[in-house]
Amino acid sequence: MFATRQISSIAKRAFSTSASSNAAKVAVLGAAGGIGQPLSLLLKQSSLISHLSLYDIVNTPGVAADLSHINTDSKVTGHTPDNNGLKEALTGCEVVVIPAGVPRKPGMTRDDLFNTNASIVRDLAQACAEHCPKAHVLVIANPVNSTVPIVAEVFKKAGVFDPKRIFGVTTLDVVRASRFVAEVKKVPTDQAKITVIGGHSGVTIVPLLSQSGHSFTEEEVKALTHRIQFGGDEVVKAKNGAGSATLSMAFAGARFTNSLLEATVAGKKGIVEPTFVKSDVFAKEGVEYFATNVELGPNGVEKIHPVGNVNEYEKGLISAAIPELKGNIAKGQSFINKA
Ligand SMILES: NC(=O)C1=CN([C@@H]2O[C@H](COP(=O)(O)OP(=O)(O)OC[C@H]3O[C@@H](n4cnc5c(N)ncnc54)[C@H](O)[C@@H]3O)[C@@H](O)[C@H]2O)C=CC1
Ligand SMILES: O=C([O-])CC(=O)C(=O)O
Repeated sequence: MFATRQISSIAKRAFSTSASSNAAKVAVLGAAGGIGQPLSLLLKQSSLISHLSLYDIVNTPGVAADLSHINTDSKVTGHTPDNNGLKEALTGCEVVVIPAGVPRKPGMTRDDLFNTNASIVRDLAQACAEHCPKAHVLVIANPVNSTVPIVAEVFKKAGVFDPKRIFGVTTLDVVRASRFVAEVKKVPTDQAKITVIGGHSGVTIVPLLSQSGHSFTEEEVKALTHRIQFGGDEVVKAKNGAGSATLSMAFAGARFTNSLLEATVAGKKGIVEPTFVKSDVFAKEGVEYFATNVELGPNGVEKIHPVGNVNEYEKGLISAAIPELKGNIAKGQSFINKA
């Protein structure tokens, strides 16, 4: 009797962690970090994930053991560089999310992170190109305006580049914009849907408040625009040396990952998220990557939405963003292509 019960409970556990055909293996690289842990917690709740594969240079066995007790159906594994851990973490992945890298301290720009994070992202991208070349790669590590071109150049060198599958995660900018506008207009956040285009740092973050359906005074536009562009600095300052946004970023990263899984794994149509991707929108101005709203489909980027109508103030914001973006993108590209 005892033996039977024991066998059936083992069978149930095995069943509860088995892969479902319409669920994917998803890896989080940097999974033990400030973003990685809460992001992994949120992803553990997704029924579209069969296997959550957590990689970091430290501490993932503990994070994975902890998350694996949550009674959702995905399997959770933890990997470190030991025993070919990165290869094991990535093999079979359909989606790889990369929050690995150092965060800002007060007084730093995102570009100041380049020296440390560029090589971290390059090495992880190389491993993705080798072990899961068809995966959708979601780059959170800053500076996003440079790290996305880094991943793309690594994939090009490996001969596996697909521009539809490499994404810079800019979701936090629209999450913040929605919250800040809702506060000013005193409306629920679902009535504050704000388009944000450009890139993910300071003046390259361009909110299009004129498209929101709300009216603003000139002072409100200026204050909101500044707050959306420099929202990250608010958190860096408040954390006072202990890092940058982690919890709101985990929320935003999970939102983007879930949207992508709905489009790719569940085959839902019409899913639109803002994201920094290879784009023709400002190609004439020499900008190769740009964030706009993007419809997601089974193969990643399905359709890049145009910028739409913008007013004179927003045209000025776009003009200020373009040279900075071009510089950030070129810096990432030449990091990989330098002799
Ligand atoms: N795209 C966005 O909107 C946002 C991006 N970020 C960026 O995300 C990155 C991570 O931020 P936090 O989680 O707060 O930092 P953190 O320092 O708390 O965590 C980073 C993790 O990366 C790991 N790591 C370092 N090198 C690694 C490697 N080679 N392979 C695997 N893992 C490695 C570390 O061990 C650590 O656990 C930063 O670059 C930050 O600027 C942060 C907020 C928003
Ligand atoms: O500000 C930072 O360094 C982190 C980040 O990208 C954000 O919070 O938007």
